[in-house]
Amino acid sequence: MTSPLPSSPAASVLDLAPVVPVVVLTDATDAVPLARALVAGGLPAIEVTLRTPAALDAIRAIAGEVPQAVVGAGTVITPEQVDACTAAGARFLVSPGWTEALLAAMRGSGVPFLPGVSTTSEVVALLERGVRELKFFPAQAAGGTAYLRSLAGPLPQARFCPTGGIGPQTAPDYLALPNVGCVGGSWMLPAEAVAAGDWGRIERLARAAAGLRDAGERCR
Ligand SMILES: O=C(O)C(=O)C[C@H](O)[C@H](O)COP(=O)(O)O
Repeated sequence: MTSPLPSSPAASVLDLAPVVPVVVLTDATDAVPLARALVAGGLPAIEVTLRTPAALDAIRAIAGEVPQAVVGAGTVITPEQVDACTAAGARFLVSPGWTEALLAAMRGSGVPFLPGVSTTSEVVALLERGVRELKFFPAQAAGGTAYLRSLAGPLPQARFCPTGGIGPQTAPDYLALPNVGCVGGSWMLPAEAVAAGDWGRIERLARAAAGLRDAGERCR
């Protein structure tokens, strides 16, 4: 299949793909077949979270063996992790939060990044620092689509990747918002399917998720 993604570094994480799967892997040998299933289903931008010791090996494997994927790192919470992720081949970086030190390291990485925010003041603080593209986390718990819609009035220059508690029923509502570029989520990666190596099921769930942008556009 052909990938809609640019081969050069993307300027923005938000424009890579409408839905970004958030992956937690305990066994790095699952990374390549999992990534191939996501790509085949139409979800080529893949966020591998640093929640497990297998994460860096998983990023390295996907970067080396699945050229149609754009692999990034999630749960990046220290400056040291930034270097480790880009050395492993991560092409974007995502954090559930931010600090000044983390922001400086992400800026210096040379790859697009999304610091995480959940309040209006954090959005203002990051705009003040020249960062307009943000993860909104935990999206459902922090106010969901109503919160993001409210931010679009006073702060239209901020754009978001909401993540956390989003599923196939709610993703189209987020994607229909003017300040949402993409959504993140793990709903297309049920833990039991990963454990069983049921890549066919994951590909089917990915294909359904990849079609949700159109559902969002119909709601606009
Ligand atoms: O690991 C991180 O860096 C996070 O910020 C958390 C994840 O983005 C969410 O846990 C994914 O959301 P779910 O779709 O609810 O599983």
